[in-house]
Amino acid sequence: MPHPKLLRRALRASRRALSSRSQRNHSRLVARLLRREIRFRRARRIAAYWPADGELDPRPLLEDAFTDGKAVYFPVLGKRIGGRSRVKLRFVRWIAGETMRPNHFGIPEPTRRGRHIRPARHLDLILVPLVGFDSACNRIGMGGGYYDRTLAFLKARRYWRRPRLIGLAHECQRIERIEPRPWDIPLDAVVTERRIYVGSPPDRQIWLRDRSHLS
Ligand SMILES: Nc1nc2c(c(=O)[nH]1)N(C=O)[C@@H](CNc1ccc(C(=O)N[C@@H](CCC(=O)O)C(=O)O)cc1)CN2
Ligand SMILES: Nc1ncnc2c1ncn2[C@@H]1O[C@H](COP(=O)(O)OP(=O)(O)OP(=O)(O)O)[C@@H](O)[C@H]1O
Repeated sequence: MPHPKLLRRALRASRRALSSRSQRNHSRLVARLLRREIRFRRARRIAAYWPADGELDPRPLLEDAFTDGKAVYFPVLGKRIGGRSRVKLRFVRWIAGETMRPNHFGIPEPTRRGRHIRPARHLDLILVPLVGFDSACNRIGMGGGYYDRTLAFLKARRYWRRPRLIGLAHECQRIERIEPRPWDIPLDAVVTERRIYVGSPPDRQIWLRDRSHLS
């Protein structure tokens, strides 16, 4: 595998190179695939992200979420220590149309705090942005380790109730194999414009109900 920095750069360039028409199509197709899934339909609290740098746009899916009365959250970075944020993400409730403010990386964040903030473990579903993935649902992110640190609690033990982690991506972000590092948190599924990839064995049944034609 090439050096991680070069790999990230190439994958980021490939998602940025998609036309805005493909971008729109892909996010509509992803929404169409995921909205039928029980893991999405049952979820009451969903975290998404504000798309940047060619990332798959989760907003068509969020329209479904609002229609269904789900609560939608966006990640916010914690306070910076020594110039670099080394802390975990927290999730702030978002109301459509609400003012956003760019964070340290220029990505818009909701501005409300206080009782609108929730830790990751209170969420039912987390839509995770990614730079690269493989068919086993291993993930490469932007390299800050934010999602890995935020979700590290999932490694400590098995939870009966825990947030399900769904990566959203373009098919061009898939690579043959990602060797997971010890701190990497595997995703439960990755959804692209083409199909749903299912990761962890405990969840296979629920995702693969009637899609045997795909695997
Ligand atoms: N849309 C979106 N929101 C997100 C993430 C994400 O991947 N996508 N994150 C997922 O973790 C967190 C932010 N993490 C990020 C980590 C690095 C860079 C980034 O652009 N890094 C620059 C160098 C930045 C600098 O130091 O000034 C780069 O790599 O070019 C952006 C976001 C939380 N919010
Ligand atoms: N649970 C953890 N505890 C301590 N450090 C961690 C943990 N998870 C990740 N890190 C640190 O974060 C750094 C970046 O991790 P990695 O390259 O996996 O980021 P990423 O998953 O690609 O990015 P992101 O999650 O922000 O999109 C690593 O060098 C690692 O030291």
